[in-house]
Amino acid sequence: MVTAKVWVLKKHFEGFPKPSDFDLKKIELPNLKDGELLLESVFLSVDPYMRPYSRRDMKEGDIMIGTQVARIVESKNPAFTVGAFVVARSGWRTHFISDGKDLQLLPSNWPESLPKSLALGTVGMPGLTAYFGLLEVCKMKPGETVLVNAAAGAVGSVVGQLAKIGGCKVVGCAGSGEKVAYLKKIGFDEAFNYKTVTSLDEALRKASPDGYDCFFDNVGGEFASIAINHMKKYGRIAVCGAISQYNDSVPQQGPYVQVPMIFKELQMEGFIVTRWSNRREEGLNALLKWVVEGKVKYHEQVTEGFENMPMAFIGMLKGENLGKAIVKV
Ligand SMILES: NC(=O)C1=CN([C@@H]2O[C@H](COP(=O)(O)OP(=O)(O)OC[C@H]3O[C@@H](n4cnc5c(N)ncnc54)[C@H](OP(=O)(O)O)[C@@H]3O)[C@@H](O)[C@H]2O)C=CC1
Ligand SMILES: CCCCC/C=C\CC(=O)/C=C/C=C/C=C/[C@@H](O)CCCC(=O)O
Repeated sequence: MVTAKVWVLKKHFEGFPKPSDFDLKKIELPNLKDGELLLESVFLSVDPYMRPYSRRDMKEGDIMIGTQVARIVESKNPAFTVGAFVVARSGWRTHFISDGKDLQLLPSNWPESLPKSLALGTVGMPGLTAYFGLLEVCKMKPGETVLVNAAAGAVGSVVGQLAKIGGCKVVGCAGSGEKVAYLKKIGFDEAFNYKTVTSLDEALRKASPDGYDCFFDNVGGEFASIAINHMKKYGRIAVCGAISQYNDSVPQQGPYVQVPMIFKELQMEGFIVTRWSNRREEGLNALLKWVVEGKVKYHEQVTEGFENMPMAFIGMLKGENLGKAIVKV
């Protein structure tokens, strides 16, 4: 019998999650039945969506939702061999049993030298979010100017680099000097620390006096309300996330955006990356190619130890990560 460790949601979050909202439990796993396989998590992802989704999808006592890169340690399923690596959506667990239907093998051309954890970030769901959000929602064109916030994160850092590959001018913002330096290092044309600028309005104008054709919004809230006034006519806004609101006990009431929407004839579209699940391979192959060619750089914020998952999650929500936040078991 294998003993799995799991993190459960002990108490629904009120404001920022606290370590006391989680409980670490042990589960004895049964022996495998025909067609099943036993897997051990190697890397686990902590993502912003877990905060709002926990309230929507979970009840207290449930195992925290999430994805992992896992290794097959025992198999009674001929489609999966021991030692293979997969991406799974089995939540915050060290070990789990699967019938194989919910597993996605890492691309067969995954280079040995490339960290498999990238399957949770740049060459995974966040990377796909950047890829499809830019191509299908922003519909960026060469020569345009793209704005992205939370730009040093898992999604934002890929947005900026893909926009550069697409021939755009790219402006990004993040919450520390270290992150701003990273943005410039990976090719952003302009980058600023939204926490230290005296005026966000001025910073946006200085970074691109002519305004922005595309705004890839990861943050929402006040930033979005100010940024919308800097959009060019016929600009496009991809509403990817609203992380400035996820931990609010009382929803913010942002100022109205109808006036700039009308006068600038803007398009604003929310999206969830699973919309393009049927094009997942296309996106992953493109992202993997750009990473291997060195055109897309990556950075991972690695927290060691399964017991540190809550702190990694809370740290990411507080902006302590540069690049994709992951936990190495
Ligand atoms: N629509 C979709 O399908 C998907 C949407 N998303 C969304 O994309 C966004 C980024 O996700 P992801 O790249 O995984 O996360 P990141 O790796 O960017 O980590 C979150 C970052 O958000 C920033 N942040 C946190 N709180 C605030 C705040 N109050 N105001 C401004 N910035 C804040 C912090 O960076 P900083 O230093 O810049 O403050 C923090 O590091 C999230 O909103 C997420 O929900 C992600 C995946 C799929
Ligand atoms: C205050 C309300 C916020 C609404 C928007 C919330 C989150 C946006 C976001 O981050 C969406 C992320 C979607 C990620 C999808 C991941 C899938 O690969 C797996 C998700 C978990 C599951 O469905 O099993």
